[in-house]
Amino acid sequence: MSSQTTTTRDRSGEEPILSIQDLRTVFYTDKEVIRAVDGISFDIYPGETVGIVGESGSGKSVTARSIMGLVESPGRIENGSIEFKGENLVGKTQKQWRKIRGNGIAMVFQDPLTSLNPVYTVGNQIKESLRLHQGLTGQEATEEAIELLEAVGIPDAGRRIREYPHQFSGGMRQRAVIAMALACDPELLICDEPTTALDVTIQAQILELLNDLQEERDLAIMFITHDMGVIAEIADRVNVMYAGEVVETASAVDLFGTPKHPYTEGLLRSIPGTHDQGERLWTIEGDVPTPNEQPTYCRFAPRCPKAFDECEQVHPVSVPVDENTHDHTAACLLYPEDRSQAEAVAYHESRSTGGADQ
Ligand SMILES: Nc1ncnc2c1ncn2[C@@H]1O[C@H](COP(=O)(O)OP(=O)(O)OP(=O)(O)O)[C@@H](O)[C@H]1O
Ligand code: NI
Repeated sequence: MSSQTTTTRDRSGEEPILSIQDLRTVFYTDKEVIRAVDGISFDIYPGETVGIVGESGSGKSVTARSIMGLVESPGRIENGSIEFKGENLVGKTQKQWRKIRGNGIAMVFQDPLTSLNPVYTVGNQIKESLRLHQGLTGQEATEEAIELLEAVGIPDAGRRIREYPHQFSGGMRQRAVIAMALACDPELLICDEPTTALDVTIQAQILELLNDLQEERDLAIMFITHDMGVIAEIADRVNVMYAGEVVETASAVDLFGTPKHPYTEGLLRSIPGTHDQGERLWTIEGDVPTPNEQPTYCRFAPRCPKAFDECEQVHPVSVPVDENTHDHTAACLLYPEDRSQAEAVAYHESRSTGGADQ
């Protein structure tokens, strides 16, 4: 998970465990149409942590729910594919999707209490998960539940499996939820702001736990957060989302070292602790717009310090940041940066109108 070690992992010949292509998830509310996820593509490889970062409302959770088959009415997946181990999940029935949730992909939410039932002991909930997903019962299940609680760093696990969620602290509850997720022996763990509600020390402990579990189990992790500091701690690669789109993709090292999209630059300048004392924390003026139409312009342009006329007229698509780079892309008319601005704009124009179903 540490950026230094895993970005050098050779992925040639390796297949992604999850591959998302041109995914669009739309909500049809009485008032408006919300293209919450609007044509995103990215891959996750076995054993790596991919961060999804962006401000509130940028479509991070809808991306996660789309992968989990948990998009609820009035929303639906309208376009694109989500391949898990080579199998497209889009179009699966609820029953099929439930099987995948049990056997390959598990999710941890921000609030552990949404995943825990207050009337059952923590042990019984983990045992139920073990019964459903691994067919374990009785003494075998109890032993495995204790092992899982130990694996997530809950001390005195043999006693604590008999306790109820309210007897656990916030951090311990989140550990218990992670243990429940592990009970289905997932290959991909999706974490949606799992540490946001916790204080900083506990947050660091949970991130470390995820790191350890990943190394032991070669887990792939998709980690959602609005916090660039957390991304720096945990991600090997990063997708930056803005108004339903992925606007930059890079290794964590490149994203922090040479951010390219003006939005990413803005997010990085808003990390606490990276500034001289007394300097005011920088924020990006304005709000994320609701993506409610097919864009023929850049959705970030109204807030972008680098915007020029064409940003209002051409929809930027993801392109390599320069001709020699393949694993760093930005959806911004300034790129590829080794082309003239007019050439770059023409390149985006041809790709965004020539593409498939927009
Ligand atoms: N059930 C729903 N019905 C209607 N609109 C929805 C629904 N769920 C999400 N949306 C809309 O989709 C967009 C993206 O929401 P999403 O929850 O994915 O944002 P997010 O990036 O996870 O933000 P946050 O950081 O606040 O969790 C928002 O405009 C939101 O209002
Ligand atoms: Ni969210």
